[in-house]
Amino acid sequence: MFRHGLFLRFISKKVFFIFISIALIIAYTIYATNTCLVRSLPYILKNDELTKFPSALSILSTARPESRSHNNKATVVRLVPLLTWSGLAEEQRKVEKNASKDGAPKYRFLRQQGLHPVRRLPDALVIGVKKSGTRALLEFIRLHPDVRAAGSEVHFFDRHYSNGFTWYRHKMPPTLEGQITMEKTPSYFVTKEAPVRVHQMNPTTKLLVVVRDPVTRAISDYTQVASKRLNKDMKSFEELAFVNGSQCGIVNTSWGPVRIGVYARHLERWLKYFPLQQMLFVSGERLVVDPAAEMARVQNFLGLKHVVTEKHFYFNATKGFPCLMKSEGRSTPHCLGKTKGRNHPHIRPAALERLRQFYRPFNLRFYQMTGINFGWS
Ligand SMILES: Nc1ncnc2c1ncn2[C@@H]1O[C@H](COP(=O)(O)OS(=O)(=O)O)[C@@H](OP(=O)(O)O)[C@H]1O
Repeated sequence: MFRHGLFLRFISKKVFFIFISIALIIAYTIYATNTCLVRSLPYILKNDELTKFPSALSILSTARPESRSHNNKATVVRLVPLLTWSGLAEEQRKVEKNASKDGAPKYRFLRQQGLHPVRRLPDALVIGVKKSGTRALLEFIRLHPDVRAAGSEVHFFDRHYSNGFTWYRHKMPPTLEGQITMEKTPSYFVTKEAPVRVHQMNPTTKLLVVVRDPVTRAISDYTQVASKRLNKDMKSFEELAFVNGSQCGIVNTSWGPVRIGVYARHLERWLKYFPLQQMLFVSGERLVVDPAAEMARVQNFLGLKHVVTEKHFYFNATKGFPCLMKSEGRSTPHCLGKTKGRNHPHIRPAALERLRQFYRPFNLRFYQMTGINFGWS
């Protein structure tokens, strides 16, 4: 009994020492590996430009730039956790903000790889229709790595045509061979000169047209104008949509928001220059209820792999619209801005019905021309 107890004490002492030794060896190995890894990083990366590239930055120190000098013996190196997606995007934003577009580190990085992004005229245009979901379409398609798009509306074919194609090309983002360059300006669809001008630029340009029930579209258009005139007097929708403001009378076809919705008329002009197969009609309504399905059509049309799928979207109940899990510029879930998805004013049912009546024959004609029934009542 006594001998047995002594034996156990001897064993547990031995086990204790073995345990402590192993722990010390492990601790030292981890310390040595980390120190070696961090010290050697600048040499592994060698190129200073590369160290600015965010993916490489993920394991660099957060020390201030002046203390990051490779030759400085007193280099302060702190181990930081790998950058999260949002951290990466934040770094990318900071780097891009401080660099001119052509000289942005990501392009310099690509050039080092022997790739040369250059600014090209667009291969595909979102030509309209205003207030139908054109921004949503552009934001969704630019999630695709093979698509690069101008962020804001360029208005080349309507307002700035006299500036010439070189000016236009410089408004485009640099792209690599094989990437699609895109731009969206919804007013092109209703600009008389736009079809011939786009054709002159490139007769094979792919054209995307987002369309929405013309009655809702007109109200959305009106809401936008009203929102910009907050404190000023503004006539009611009915007063503007009908001649002399009569609710059940004559529709005011000279009022822009009404005229834009006569899609068949505008389409006729485009069809004089472009075959129907070169145009894709995207349903603004489906873009809201089933964005992934509509984006599948868009990717087919552009000859792209289906990269933008259900997993990129979630429905935001507060916004009442599909929003993005992440995008080109942001890695966190986010929705389109406040100017998209505004509350519409109440319009009297009789006025709505009169407008529907007005649009019905034009809508039918549009369905025939496109071969798609958009289901507007
Ligand atoms: N995902 C998502 N989020 C927010 N809004 C969305 C979305 N998808 C489509 N829409 C609809 O887009 C309408 C604005 O259309 P456009 O982007 O073409 O407007 S604009 O012509 O560029 O001003 C906007 O119109 P309003 O609702 O009248 O504001 C929306 O209904």
